[in-house]
Amino acid sequence: MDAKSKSLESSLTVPSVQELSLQNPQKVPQRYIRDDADHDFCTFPSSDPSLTIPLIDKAKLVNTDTQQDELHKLHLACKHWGVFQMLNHGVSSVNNMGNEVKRFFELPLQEKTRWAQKAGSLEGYGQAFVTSQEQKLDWNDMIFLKSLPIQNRKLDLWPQNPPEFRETLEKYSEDIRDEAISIVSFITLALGLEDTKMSESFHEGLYDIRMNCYPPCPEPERVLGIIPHADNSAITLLVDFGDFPGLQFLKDEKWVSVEPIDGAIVVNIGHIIEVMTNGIYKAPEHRAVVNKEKERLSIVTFCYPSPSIDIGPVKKLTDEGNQQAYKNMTNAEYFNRFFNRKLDESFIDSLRL
Ligand SMILES: O=C(O)CCC(=O)C(=O)O
Ligand SMILES: [Fe+2]
Repeated sequence: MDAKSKSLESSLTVPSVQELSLQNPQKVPQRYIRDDADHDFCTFPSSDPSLTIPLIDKAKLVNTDTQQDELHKLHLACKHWGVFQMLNHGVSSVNNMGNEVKRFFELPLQEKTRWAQKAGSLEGYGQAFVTSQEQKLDWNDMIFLKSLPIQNRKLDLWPQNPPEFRETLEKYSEDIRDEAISIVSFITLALGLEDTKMSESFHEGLYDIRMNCYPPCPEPERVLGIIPHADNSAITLLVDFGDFPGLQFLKDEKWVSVEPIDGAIVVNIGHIIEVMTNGIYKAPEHRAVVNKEKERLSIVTFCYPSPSIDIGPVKKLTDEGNQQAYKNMTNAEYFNRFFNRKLDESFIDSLRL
């Protein structure tokens, strides 16, 4: 991997994995093979109750009779896992969005590349964080779009085929923003903070959407759909359209699969909430694995607070004798650090004091 510091705000063009998969090769090209020494493909059965991603019920969070118990569960989920599946959420456009993304990835390659990434930007149809020809590649194709605020949209990269795609994405972005605001306000309550500025800042927040397609792979145990990473968001809301476990989170050095639940959203903590909570909640490492026969789609929204707020530990959490563990940064500094980070060094470590 190229360790030189360079801007990661753009990515080299790489072949479409869907096309590769359609050619039905017996073997995967060397560029996708991960034989890293530290690479452990071992997964653990999620039938073990202590190794199941926690479930949080939104209906219980909004009901005053059950709220306290559910907030406590939420606190434990965020503290010990950094991820949970939210049941009974309010995002009504999930299935419509899923159908549009499915239709988009079913289009011929030539049609999809009408919305291909352009030099110097991560947005559009393509791949992220590929900075050298030697770098190993993930077994996935994606389209990445900034969806909110509206003035950040680059509509020339928003697919017009399938015809309902844009309109559905507009509705989905708004639904997801409302859900994110509500989740952050419950997270602040779970932390024992009065729900003030933290969740308010998500009204004017940034919402970037990455739609992933993980095609079937002839040698699934030798590749990764997405390499282990933690998200740079505040929170990430992921909808899984696969019918097999593809997403995995690292918990006590073991990879734990997320069982897809129809009607649930996977919510994980990102680096911004880790910094704001002074490390009480941590951004978990996660990755995606792929399947020999089946394709999997996911829609991932990275939610960020308003760019006008600084990023640093919430004062109340460092007042009570807890030492401040992370730097205070402006929003611009945070992103500048992220896009100029070294790919072989821990980003979150660089934010520690
Ligand atoms: O699609 C998935 O299961 C994981 C995607 C992910 O972690 C990401 O896009 O950051
Ligand atoms: Fe992620």
